[in-house]
Amino acid sequence: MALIALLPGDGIGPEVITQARRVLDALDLDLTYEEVPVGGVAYHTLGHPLPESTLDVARRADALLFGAVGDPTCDNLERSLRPEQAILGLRKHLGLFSNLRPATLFEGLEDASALKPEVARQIDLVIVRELNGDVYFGEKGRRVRPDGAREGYDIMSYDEHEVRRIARVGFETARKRRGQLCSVDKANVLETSQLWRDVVIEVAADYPDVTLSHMYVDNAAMQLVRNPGQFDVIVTGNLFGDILSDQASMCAGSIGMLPSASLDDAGKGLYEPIHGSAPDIAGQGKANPCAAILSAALMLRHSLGQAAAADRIEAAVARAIRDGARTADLGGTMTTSAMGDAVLGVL
Ligand SMILES: NC(=O)C1=CN([C@@H]2O[C@H](COP(=O)(O)OP(=O)(O)OC[C@H]3O[C@@H](n4cnc5c(N)ncnc54)[C@H](O)[C@@H]3O)[C@@H](O)[C@H]2O)C=CC1
Ligand SMILES: CC(C)CC(=O)C(=O)O
Ligand SMILES: [Mg+2]
Repeated sequence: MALIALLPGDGIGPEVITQARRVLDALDLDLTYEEVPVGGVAYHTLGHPLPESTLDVARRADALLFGAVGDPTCDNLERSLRPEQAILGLRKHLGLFSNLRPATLFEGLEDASALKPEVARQIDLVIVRELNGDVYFGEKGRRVRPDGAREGYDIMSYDEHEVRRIARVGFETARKRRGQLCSVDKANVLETSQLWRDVVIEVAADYPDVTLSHMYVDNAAMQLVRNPGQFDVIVTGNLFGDILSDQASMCAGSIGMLPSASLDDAGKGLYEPIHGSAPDIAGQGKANPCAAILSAALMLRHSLGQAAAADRIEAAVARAIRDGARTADLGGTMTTSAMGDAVLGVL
């Protein structure tokens, strides 16, 4: 029996994870759950956003299903205690270096997309985002310069091993899809990106069946909106992948539709919607739970060997959407639990 660590977190996290859990329960799989606090709620109850007791369960679990962290009442805390550090800490402690963020347009969501319908229909891509390095994990701090000016700094760095292992995930992902990998960087100005590009080109020698291209991140942001159909798999660093995936979500209709899988090199994974805790709508029943439900499907497929059950969940979400189920972000009036009901109704 597989053990799932359930980490609902803050804001809309618990609201969307409740719906994902209802869907998992409906499938009658051999799963057991341990729910543990993380983020602001863990800080308020246990004094730390990522308590050792939560990490213990995370380490023991076969997979983690995560909601979101971020609590505005914690905004004035020192950096190491801020709820957001919890998700960064989990990714680092568990070695979850590769983040898969698939973006497709579900039939019927053309109206919700920020793109023209005929352009929106073309979006079918995966962003492979490096998750353990880059500017998020480099040396950072504040100092006062001799001239008295305050300065903040975050060091951006990647070593060749980090780039090589995520490049391999990018190539492997492309190989299983349409065979096209676009590496996104800023090699015209960043030393980090120049190394990134060199290493990606070296790795390409092992994947003659995959077509590799390179694109600067500013152009990639523009091309995602102009012509998303040109992308199959994008491999990129932590910061660029974070930003581009939020943008891709609006091409696909809403940030409430995009799931993600954060994987180590042995099949363990943390699964979470790409969105945050959305304090502006928390507690109002407005959150779209589809990204969390689809994240549960990714968990079944990638960590638990339950591809058929994953397919069923994805098909149920697609059918519910096709039949008109819509939360507010998709232009509808359904509550979070009504959207969960719609998916369960199909199942
Ligand atoms: N993995 C994580 O836990 C993440 C945490 N955060 C944290 O979340 C907090 C809020 O960050 P924001 O920048 O506002 O990003 P956010 O993703 O929480 O929200 C951005 C906008 O999208 C909307 N939105 C997000 N998810 C939605 C859903 N499922 N259904 C409908 N609408 C949805 C929100 O209402 C908001 O208007 C911050 O503390 C941030 O650091 C942000 C991103 C990821
Ligand atoms: C706390 C943030 C780094 C999380 C985030 O925005 C993300 O992973 O998408
Ligand atoms: Mg993000």
